[in-house]
Amino acid sequence: MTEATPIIRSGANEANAVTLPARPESLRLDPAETAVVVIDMQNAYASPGGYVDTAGFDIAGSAGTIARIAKVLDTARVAKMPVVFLQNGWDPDYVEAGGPGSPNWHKSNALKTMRARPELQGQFLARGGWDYEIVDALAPQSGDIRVHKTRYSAFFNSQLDSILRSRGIRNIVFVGIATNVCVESTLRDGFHLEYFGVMLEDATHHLGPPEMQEATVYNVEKFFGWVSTVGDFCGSFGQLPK
Ligand SMILES: NC(=O)N/C=C\C(=O)O
Repeated sequence: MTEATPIIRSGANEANAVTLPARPESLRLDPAETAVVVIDMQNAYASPGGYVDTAGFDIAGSAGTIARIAKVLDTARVAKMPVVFLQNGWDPDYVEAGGPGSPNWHKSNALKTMRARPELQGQFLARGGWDYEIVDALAPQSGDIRVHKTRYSAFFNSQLDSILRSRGIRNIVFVGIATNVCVESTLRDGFHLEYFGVMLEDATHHLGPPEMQEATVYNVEKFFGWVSTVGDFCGSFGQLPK
């Protein structure tokens, strides 16, 4: 006899909750307490000619990721769940990026690539530029929320926590790029802030070798949250009365 998958309840209002199949346990989630957080779906991370493509990372999978995120957002908007877009970057003078006294100055591959190739200076992740903008296929719609961030974790030095708390959000569904950098950093910080984090594994894309995607999926499933899929998210939340 197989055991039924346990279900985790995040304190949901049972009258409105839906069951989202997830690993290691399914979740009962109230859509009124659940937001979709879209991490950094900017030209920098998902478009040919953007920062990560120019810096030599493989972005071949990003087109599929964009298409699957679009499905998630369609479902979320119909279910009246907040959709929050994060945008990573800095002011055009890169003051917010930090100077040599900041580890970010030394580790950011955008800053390193621009220092190595001065003809690219000013091109990557600067607010107001093409690289910083959300990809056209996922353009935010009226009612969506945009949040700026300057470091990998979307909770660090940003408005994200207060935006979510003020709306009564307890659960965050994560999609975006990169699985192993900004998605994982944000989901981990969310865990420490008492948010239930669910990563839709096929609506995220990693930077680096394929093992990086597997490593984050393992970390999330084992330590920090839950892992689900676009099909299961759309199947569960798509069945709500319109
Ligand atoms: N959005 C991200 O995961 N970013 C990763 C690296 C970077 O911004 O340099």
